[in-house]
Amino acid sequence: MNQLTFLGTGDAMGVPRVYCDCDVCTEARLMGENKRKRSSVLIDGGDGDGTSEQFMIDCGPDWRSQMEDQGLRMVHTLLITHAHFDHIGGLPEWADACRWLGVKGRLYAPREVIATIQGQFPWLGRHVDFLETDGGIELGGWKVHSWKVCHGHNGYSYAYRLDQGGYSWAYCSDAIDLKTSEKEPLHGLDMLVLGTSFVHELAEFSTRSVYDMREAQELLRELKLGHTYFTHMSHDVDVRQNYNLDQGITIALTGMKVPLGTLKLEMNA
Ligand SMILES: O=c1ccn([C@@H]2O[C@H](COP(=O)(O)O)[C@@H](O)[C@H]2O)c(=O)[nH]1
Repeated sequence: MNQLTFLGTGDAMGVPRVYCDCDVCTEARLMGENKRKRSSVLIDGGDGDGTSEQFMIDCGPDWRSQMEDQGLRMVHTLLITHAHFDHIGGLPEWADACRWLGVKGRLYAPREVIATIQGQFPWLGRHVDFLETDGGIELGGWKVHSWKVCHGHNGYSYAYRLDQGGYSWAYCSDAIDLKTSEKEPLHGLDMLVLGTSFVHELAEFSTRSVYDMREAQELLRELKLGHTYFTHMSHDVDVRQNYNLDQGITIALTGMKVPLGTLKLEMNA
């Protein structure tokens, strides 16, 4: 069965945040329950035999240490949600790994995200093939659909919905204030990975860019989907706390593995 591994669950700054001595950052430095690298997930067959195509969603500046955390030498295929530093900062190192191995990496993203990445890192094309997701793609047995989502003060990002064998899930790490059409692909999901930077963010709404947990729960009550994992969390979130979240919501932890698919119980004759 396919599985998803959380390689990082932090916001753009990661946790601990530089110079910060709040309780959460201090705990992250001393003990590490709240240590969060920039948000990224790995999807694979879960069988370790490499038979199904492995891919990652996003490649932030922590990519190299995230690979080492997992004991992985290489992942040849990436899906990118948007061209912000916390989601693409690891691309030069990933391309360098492709160079070392003598392979061409495959980077999938919406056309305009590819154009921005190529503008920022013009040398990547020597080691990477850029492949557009706009018309929908097939990856590792998944039917993959990308769509634009509101990222508030920071413009917009893309989310991905993946369908296989009647199981549907989506990755939407950087969104806020989704409009009706942007919510459409989220209906009827079995599982959602959703970014929630704060528990309750007090900053002026027009300056914000990602849901907080309070707003996310309102969204989830409306969507009525299976299970949700919160990711992209800043130092406002303390994983040791009980936030009394609605049933069906889990705060994702680094290294957490989630099965993707429905277990079929074998009936004895
Ligand atoms: O054009 C841009 C705009 C922003 N960034 C960086 O992205 C993150 C955004 O933080 P969120 O919490 O995900 O909203 C921030 O670090 C900006 O510096 C960028 O790289 N490019």
